[in-house]
Amino acid sequence: MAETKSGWLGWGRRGTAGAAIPMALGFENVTQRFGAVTALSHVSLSVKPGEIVALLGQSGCGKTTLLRLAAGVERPSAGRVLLEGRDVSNPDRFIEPEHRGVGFVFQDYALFPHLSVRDNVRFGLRGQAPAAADATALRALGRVGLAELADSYPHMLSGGEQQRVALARAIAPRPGVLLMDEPFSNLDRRLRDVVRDETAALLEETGATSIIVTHDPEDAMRIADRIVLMRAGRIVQVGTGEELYRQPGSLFAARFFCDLTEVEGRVSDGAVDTPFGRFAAPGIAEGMMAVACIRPHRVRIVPKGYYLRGRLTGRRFLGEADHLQVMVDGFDRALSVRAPLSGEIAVGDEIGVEIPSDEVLVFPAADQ
Ligand SMILES: Nc1ncnc2c1ncn2[C@@H]1O[C@H](COP(=O)(O)OP(=O)(O)OP(=O)(O)O)[C@@H](O)[C@H]1O
Repeated sequence: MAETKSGWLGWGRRGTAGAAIPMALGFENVTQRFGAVTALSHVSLSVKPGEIVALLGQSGCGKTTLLRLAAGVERPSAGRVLLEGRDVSNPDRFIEPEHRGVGFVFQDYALFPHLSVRDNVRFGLRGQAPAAADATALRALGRVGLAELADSYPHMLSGGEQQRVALARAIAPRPGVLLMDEPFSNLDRRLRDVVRDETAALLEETGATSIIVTHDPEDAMRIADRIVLMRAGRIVQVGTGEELYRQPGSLFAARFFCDLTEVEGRVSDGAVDTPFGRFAAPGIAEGMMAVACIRPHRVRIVPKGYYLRGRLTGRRFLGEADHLQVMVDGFDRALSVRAPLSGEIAVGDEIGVEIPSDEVLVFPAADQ
């Protein structure tokens, strides 16, 4: 996906996006069914004015449906959607999308192909006098660094530029709530980091309450104040990126944020025995099976003779650290490790492996 003349670093000057009056957004016990499919089940969530929240989860878990309910393009089967505390989803007093003060960036950007970039952005400003709408559109385009492409058409733009036009169109009317559906998923990796950081700056500048749908934990951690982790139509955990990463509430949440080596064992005297050691299993009943989860970057490679006996069976250079495969006595699969490796150790060598016990997460095996 090549970038064209405006370049991928060409966003406009920070601080020039118009500020919005952020709105509080709430979902109260929302359920959404499509025929036999229950896309959302009893979802409740409050988003504070100006907060940036990421809806994170695998494909089909209901993220887009929640976004569409907030926008008003979908009506809930049960429960309420609240804007500034006011029920906007009641069938008798339903507020249509165009009257909600909500901006939407669609996954495929949904630009109108027959309209110029300028007219795409002006589309959301139909209430303004033509000269004022034009000035507002150009200012929004300037903020995303695309004023010079105002008279181009969407097919003439790269993917990254189209994303910026979609963003300019969404912020131009200064919405109190901004909803973005997988805004970075169509961008290549090189472009993605810049766009993500610029978008984060832009969201903060507008002050709008923002919800971003993503399946990428890194997107969520980099951009959001709070992450809402979803699974099969339900919210499984809400917290900051650090909280979800450090204290995942379930095996599902832990797996979502990290590649783990998992090892099962039975709980006795409050701990689980594994080939890697004995780890505390708080809250898991005696005799139950538990899963101990070892994170790759928490394992330390030490000289042979210290801690666990292991053998290095694979090594891939990744830049700052190596990705290592280590066989540990008593365990039939390779332990996945991310660590810098000293030049003296080679594949095939015997090594020592240290796994700090307070870094190991333990969950009930039934929790999968
Ligand atoms: N209009 C619809 N009619 C029928 N089923 C639907 C409709 N919209 C969504 N669904 C179903 O509801 C479930 C949740 O879909 P949704 O698009 O909200 O998930 P998602 O988490 O956003 O997934 P993705 O990341 O793939 O977009 C899925 O099983 C989907 O097939």
